[in-house]
Amino acid sequence: MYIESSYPNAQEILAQTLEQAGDGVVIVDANHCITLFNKAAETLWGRCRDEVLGQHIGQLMPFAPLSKLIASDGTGGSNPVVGSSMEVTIERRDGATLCGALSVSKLRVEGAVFHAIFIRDVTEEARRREELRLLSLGANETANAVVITGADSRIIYVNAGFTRMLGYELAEARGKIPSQLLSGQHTDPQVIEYAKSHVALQQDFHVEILVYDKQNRPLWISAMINPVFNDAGQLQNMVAVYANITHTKMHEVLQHKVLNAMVREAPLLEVAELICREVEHIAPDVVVSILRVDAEDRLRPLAAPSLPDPIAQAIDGLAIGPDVGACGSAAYWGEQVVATDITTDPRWALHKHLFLPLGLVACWSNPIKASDGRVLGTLAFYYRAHREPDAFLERLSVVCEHLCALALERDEARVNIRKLAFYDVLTGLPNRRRLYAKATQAIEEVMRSGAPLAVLFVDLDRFKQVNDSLGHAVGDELLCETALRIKAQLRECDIVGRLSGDEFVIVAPDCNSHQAAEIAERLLAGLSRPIVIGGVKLRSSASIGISLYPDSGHHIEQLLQHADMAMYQAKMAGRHRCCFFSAEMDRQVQERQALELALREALEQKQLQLHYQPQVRLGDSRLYGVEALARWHHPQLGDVSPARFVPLAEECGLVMELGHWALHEACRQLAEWRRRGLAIPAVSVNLSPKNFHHLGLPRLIADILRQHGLSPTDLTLEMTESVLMDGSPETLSTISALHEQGVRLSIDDFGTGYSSLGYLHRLPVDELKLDKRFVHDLDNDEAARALTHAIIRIGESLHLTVVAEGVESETQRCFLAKSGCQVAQGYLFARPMPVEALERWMTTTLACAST
Ligand SMILES: Nc1nc2c(ncn2[C@@H]2O[C@H](COP(=O)(O)O[C@H]3[C@@H](O)[C@H](n4cnc5c(=O)[nH]c(N)nc54)O[C@@H]3COP(=O)(O)O)[C@@H](O)[C@H]2O)c(=O)[nH]1
Repeated sequence: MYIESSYPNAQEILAQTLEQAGDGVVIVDANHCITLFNKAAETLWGRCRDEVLGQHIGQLMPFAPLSKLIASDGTGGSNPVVGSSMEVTIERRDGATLCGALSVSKLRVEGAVFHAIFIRDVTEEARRREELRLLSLGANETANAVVITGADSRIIYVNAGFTRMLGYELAEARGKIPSQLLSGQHTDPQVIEYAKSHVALQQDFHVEILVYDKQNRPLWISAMINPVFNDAGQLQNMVAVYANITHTKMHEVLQHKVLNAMVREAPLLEVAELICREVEHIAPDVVVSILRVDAEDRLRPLAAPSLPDPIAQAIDGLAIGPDVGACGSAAYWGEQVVATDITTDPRWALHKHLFLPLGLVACWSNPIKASDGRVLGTLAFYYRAHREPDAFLERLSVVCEHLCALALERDEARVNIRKLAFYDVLTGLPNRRRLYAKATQAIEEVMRSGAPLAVLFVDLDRFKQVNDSLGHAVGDELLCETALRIKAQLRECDIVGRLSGDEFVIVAPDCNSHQAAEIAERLLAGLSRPIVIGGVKLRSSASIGISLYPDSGHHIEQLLQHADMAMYQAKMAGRHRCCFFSAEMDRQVQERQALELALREALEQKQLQLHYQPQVRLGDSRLYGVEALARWHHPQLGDVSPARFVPLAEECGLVMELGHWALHEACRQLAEWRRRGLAIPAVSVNLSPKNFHHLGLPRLIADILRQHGLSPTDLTLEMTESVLMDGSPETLSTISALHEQGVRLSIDDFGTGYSSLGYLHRLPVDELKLDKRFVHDLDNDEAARALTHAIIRIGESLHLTVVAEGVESETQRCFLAKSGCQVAQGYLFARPMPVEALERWMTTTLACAST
């Protein structure tokens, strides 16, 4: 601006001009003190000029580097602009801040230097600029792709996210239609059609679609498309935001679907097929197969929904190996195997003919590994192009491998749990639960068809002895071998299971009594063949009980119970045989059960009694002792013979109680007689073999004798030969302890059992009881006489007292006496009697005999 200096009001014109200027003007002197502060400056800072004139400029703009700017300029000519426009923050008096665009000019007036500061309020402009910057950040720095198309659907803008996601720069994309630019081989045309229809309707919409980037790599995007209309309501633009959901698809969708299937207990094959189908959906150029590696390292197809069945059939059972296709090799090496061209790959020599006709030319297979590193199977991707795995498919494969591993391990665990729940761990045979289920099914089938069915209950003979004497490991091996031998004799349709211990059950459908007997014969023969275990040759045998559907029962519980009864019968009949269930057997069992109950009550309620039978010295007719014999009179059943209830007590576990009761009662009675002056030298008590297994027996007897003030020699324990023969360490130790205590031991029924003379020599026996059958036959059987004679001689030589049982006649008594037998008992002298009768006998008969 130029003002004629001669013009008288030039100063005034200048001052008013500055005062009315739209921008703030502040002039500072050489000391940077404010000398002019125009109206606009007052408005800008919210301060009046009186406040600021003469003040240092720094007070107005504490944050602006203004002083430096002014000071740095020492040279400028007339009115040079020393600071180009810069933006500064203006702090208003009321605390608000504004943004000002500032420029500084240097002035020289009459030799003095001034600076004029021009400042304009650009707050709104700065705000808009910042908004734009942030908008641009939002558009370009997001991972999402933003595409804006015009009303003609052609791209007019793409953000940097689009370039990053899909590879195309704005220049490349501009003018193109997005669906054309991004579609590829497996883009779903239906989704494109759906999108187009919405564009035509000018509606917003959302799609998930497989597209291809500039490198032709597939990726899944989720596209949200919104129309933008102008003020006249006409479509101006479509704004689309694409999110890359490839990984979400893989991780969330795939995992979600597969895990969901597992949660609802879908079978393994279903889960495997789901994985294949989902992968083929996510990556449509891939054909997927999943194989499992079985316990014998053989490939077993699980799923390959896009491959024809003959391929699965050809692969099924192939042993894994270093050159067995991609899968066999991947399973063998435990590593990824890539075959980019199966035509030439040597590993494919034997199998390429299956794949090439389908256009599948490349394959890569990855091992599916368990958490402990075992190879459980393989996951193979097949392609129609010679290609290597890319990052996308690598990632997809990893996700699937984990899912497959989870499914396979889960299935493995399920199989194991099932095995534990339904199979016997030792033999691998179905357990009771499984056997019942399968048998019930089989019975239902024969019920429909009207066919017969047999249930065979197999129990090994003397298995306990094997276990006790040779140890449980040998026992276990015997059971496993038994299971194998039983299976070897059966048909495919027969069901065999192990109930417990040495009990096996066979359910044979369509099997009549004749066929069942044949099976039993084969089993008896098979199971009696010697077995060598740990160098020891074992001879085992079994007893078999058979029940038949429908005659012996209509459901498995009943059939089993009856087969069990028949088996028991087979045992009773001498073992190593089979026995059919019969109604009579059932009756006996019912009766036996009732008797067992009654015996328990009798023992509890002290309903048993002891009768005593005298034993007489043949030399001088003096009393040698009395034998205590149990008697049971039941209110309803009447007298029950010990020959019946003693074995029953043995079978049902009451024999300990019976033995202890007899010992207590006999000793109590002997003590009582002694107190009353009846000279009874000793009492004999019968004990069962099981009583001698009890290591506490010597202690118990010592206590009883002490309790009644008796000495050990007052008591004789009668045992059968089987006690001595069982050879168990417990029995031998009990017998030795009793002998050391001084209790006398007698062998009952001598001559009828094993009659091994060896044990007589070794064991501390005091007495032999010549069995009454020999005595009975003395009158008319030379052999009986000879044997009796021999037994008496054995007794003599070993210094054992021989007591002849069952002496009923004078002839027998004479023969025995002449033969040197010391003691006799039998009806000739007296029957077993209740206490009072014995006492009478003592005072009458015995007294007569001694006189
Ligand atoms: N473990 C236990 N076993 C016992 C007990 N009480 C008895 N028994 C055993 O039961 C079997 C049968 O006994 P029982 O019916 O009492 O028969 C005995 C005698 O009555 C009978 N006997 C005696 N003299 C004669 C005779 O001259 N002729 C003849 N026909 N029978 C006679 O013999 C049986 C005695 O046998 P034994 O014991 O072998 O000496 C029997 O095996 C008893 O042992 C008990 O408490 N516990």
